[in-house]
Amino acid sequence: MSGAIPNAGSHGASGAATLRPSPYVERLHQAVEAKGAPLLLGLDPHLDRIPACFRSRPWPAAGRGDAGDPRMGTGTPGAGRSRPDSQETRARRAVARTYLRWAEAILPAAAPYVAGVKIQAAFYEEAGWAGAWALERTAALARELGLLVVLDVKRGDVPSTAAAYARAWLDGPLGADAVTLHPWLGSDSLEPFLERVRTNGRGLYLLVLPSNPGASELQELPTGATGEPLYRVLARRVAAWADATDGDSPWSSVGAVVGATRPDRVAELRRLMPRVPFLLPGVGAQGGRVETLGAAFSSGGRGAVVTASRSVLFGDGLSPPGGTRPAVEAAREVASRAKELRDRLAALVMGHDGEEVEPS
Ligand SMILES: O=c1ccn([C@@H]2O[C@H](COP(=O)(O)O)[C@@H](O)[C@H]2O)c(=O)[nH]1
Repeated sequence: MSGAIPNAGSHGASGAATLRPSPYVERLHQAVEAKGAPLLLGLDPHLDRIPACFRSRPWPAAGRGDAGDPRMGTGTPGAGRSRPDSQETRARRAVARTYLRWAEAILPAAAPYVAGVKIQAAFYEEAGWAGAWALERTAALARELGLLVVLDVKRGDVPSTAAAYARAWLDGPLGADAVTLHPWLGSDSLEPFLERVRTNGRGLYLLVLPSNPGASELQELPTGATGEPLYRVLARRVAAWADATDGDSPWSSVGAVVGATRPDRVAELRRLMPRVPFLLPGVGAQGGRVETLGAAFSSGGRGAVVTASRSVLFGDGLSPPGGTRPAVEAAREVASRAKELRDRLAALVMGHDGEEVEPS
C-alpha cells in the first residue's frame, strides 16, 4: 500500500495488531476527495473481452511447475509431480496469467480517476488455485497503487462458516478493505464481519436492493400486516446493524448495495439508511445512469460510491476485442473511459452543495 490513504496493513481481528487502520468509510471518503469523485473501477475479467495483447496461451506440458511465470512460485500445487499437468490445469494457469497481465496494464492507467477497485471474485474462483493467485496479486497491486480494494464475494453463512469467510476475505493476504455480503442469515451470520468493522477498519456492503431485474421478485414482496416491501424491512435492519456497530461516527462502515438501475428507490433508501454508505452497481452495461443517482449522495460525494465494470473496462460495444492494438493503447482506453465517468460523477456530486442527510 502506498499513497496518502492509510490502508489496513495489519490483519487478524483478534491477532496482535501492528497498526489499527482508520474506519473504512473514512478511507473511502479520503480517496473520493483525492480522486475527485466517488467511483470504483469494477474489475470483472470477462475473458472473451480482454484484448488479445494480454492473452496468455496454455503453458506447454513439459514446462510444468509454473515456470511460465516465476511469480507463481515453485511450491504451487502440481509442481514436481511425475505426471504432466493436465490441459485444463495449464489452461487455468494461462487464464490467471492473462487476468494479472491485464490488471497490471489497466490499473496503473485508471488509478488517477478511481478511489478503488471492486474486484468480482467469481471470475478468479473459476480459474481455480491459479485464479486465487491472480486475485491475491491483483489486490496487492491495487493496494500498491493506493487504491481501496472491495471484494465482491456475496457470502453469507452460519456463524462458524462465516468466521472462516471473514478470515479468508478480510484477513490474511487478501485482506480486502470491504466485502459484499448476503444478509439473509441474520445478525449472527454477520458478526464475524461486524467485529472486523469495529476493530480492524474493514467495511461491508449488504445486499439490500440489487441491480438485476429479477431481484424485485423477492425484494419487493409485501410483508407483515402493512404489506411493506421486503427491501424496506431489510433497509431498516441494515441501518440498525450500522448504528449498533459504529453509531458514534457520522457515516457507518456498514454499507448497503443499492442497484444503480433503481433510481426510483434511491431517495427512499437514503432516508431509511441515513448513515449507511451505498455501493451503486449497474451503471453502464446494465442501463443505470449516474445522473439519476444524486439522491444517494451527501455533500462532497460522501455516502455512496458508484462502481462500473464492463462499460469502463470494455466500452459500450458488445463486440469481442479483435485487433492487435498494443497493451498501452488498450490501457489508455480504459483510463479514458474511467476519467469520463469520473468527470460525469464529479459534475453531479462533488461541487454540489447538497444538504447533509437528516436522520429520519
Ligand atoms: O446488485 C448488484 C450487486 C453486484 N453487482 C456486481 O457489480 C458488477 C457490475 O458489472 P457491470 O459490468 O458494470 O454491469 C458485477 O461484478 C456484478 O456482479 C451488480 O451488478 N449488481
